[in-house]
Amino acid sequence: MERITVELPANSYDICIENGLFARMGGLLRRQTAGSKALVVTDATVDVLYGKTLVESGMAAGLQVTKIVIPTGEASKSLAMLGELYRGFADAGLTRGDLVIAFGGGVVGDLAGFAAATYLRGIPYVQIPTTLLAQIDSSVGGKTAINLPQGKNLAGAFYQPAAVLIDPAFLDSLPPRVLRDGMAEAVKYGAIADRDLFEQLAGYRSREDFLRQAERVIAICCRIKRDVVEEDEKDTGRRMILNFGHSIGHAIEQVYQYQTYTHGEAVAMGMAQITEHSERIGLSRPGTTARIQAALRGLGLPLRPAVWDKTALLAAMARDKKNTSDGLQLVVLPEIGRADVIRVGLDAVAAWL
Ligand SMILES: NC(=O)c1ccc[n+]([C@@H]2O[C@H](COP(=O)([O-])OP(=O)(O)OC[C@H]3O[C@@H](n4cnc5c(N)ncnc54)[C@H](O)[C@@H]3O)[C@@H](O)[C@H]2O)c1
Ligand SMILES: O=C(O)C(=O)C[C@@H](O)[C@H](O)[C@H](O)COP(=O)(O)O
Ligand SMILES: [Zn+2]
Repeated sequence: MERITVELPANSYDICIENGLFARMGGLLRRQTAGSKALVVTDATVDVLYGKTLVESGMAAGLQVTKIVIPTGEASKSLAMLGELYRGFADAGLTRGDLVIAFGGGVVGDLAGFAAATYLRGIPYVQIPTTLLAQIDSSVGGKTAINLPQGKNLAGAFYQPAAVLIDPAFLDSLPPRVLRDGMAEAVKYGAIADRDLFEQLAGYRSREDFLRQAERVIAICCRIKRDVVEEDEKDTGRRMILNFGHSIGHAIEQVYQYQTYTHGEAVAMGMAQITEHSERIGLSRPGTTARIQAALRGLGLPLRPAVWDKTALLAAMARDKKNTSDGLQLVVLPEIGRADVIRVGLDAVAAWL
């Protein structure tokens, strides 16, 4: 088993990565809590595939396990669904000594993590991520959130999990589009911090090609994220590089009402568009855009939304969490493998868009 420790002032935790880990999940969970109860939050799709096995495994390890199943999809990252979780936590009689288990993709992780952060002012939770995106990104680092009608991830908390338990074998059942979403965030890691990883990802041409290497790629990405989060847990500086492609990406998701494009697709378009702009104004080495766009295209990811609604995109970007009173902060690549954060006034962004 690969064990990557995230060391933070208030609480440190392990990311455990191993093919086949799911088979002994109950025992691993039992070690995470001195309490008697564990409540699994999952979505309808993951529940059908793996829900029963997880509950039985937890029970066999001596935990009293209950489960809340939320509808599949981004719409579940809502205030209404958060309320449903609070109700379920109360009905289950959870105490601060018990355990919440976020079992699914980034939607489940962000929502269940935020509920765990706030119910009783904080219950320990474990992430068992089942999508590539969740295994390399959303389960690590403690960003939890729901969307508001006004924008993406606008209500949330920094709340670190007690552990992240990753079985790459979950990826075998992922639909191609969901696997591609994870590839977009993997390309992000390569683009901001690891040129070799970027080139390796750009070279994958088949699903099998990638899945054979998945365990290693997941570990590389988790180590990059660990290093960044240890340096800047609360996103006041260096951590913003993990937002490469997200200022525009989140705006695209919102403008299309989370229906047309997934998070991974929107981030891919965000990376493609910001790099085109930064190269044009001399902030990225010539050829960076061509390289980024070729890699994304090769993986089947989009480069630009069908309709570029400048006014709506600008309004959404104006609510980005990285903004200050001076304007927006955007992440750009001086070259592939390195990222900088630049400050840009709203007028300049309007002119660019
Ligand atoms: N907190 C963070 O740091 C962070 C980082 C990146 C993304 N995010 C958030 O994550 C969300 C996107 O996550 P996602 O891409 O995992 O989407 P998702 O959670 O919606 O999962 C995508 C789809 O895959 C299905 N699924 C999950 N595991 C499966 C499996 N093993 N086999 C078959 N199907 C499976 C789900 O049911 C769903 O239909 C967005 O809301 C995004 O904002 C958060
Ligand atoms: O962990 C981070 O920091 C990230 O920015 C990772 C992103 O991939 C992720 O989508 C995150 O949820 C975006 O955060 P936000 O602060 O822009 O909502
Ligand atoms: Zn993201």
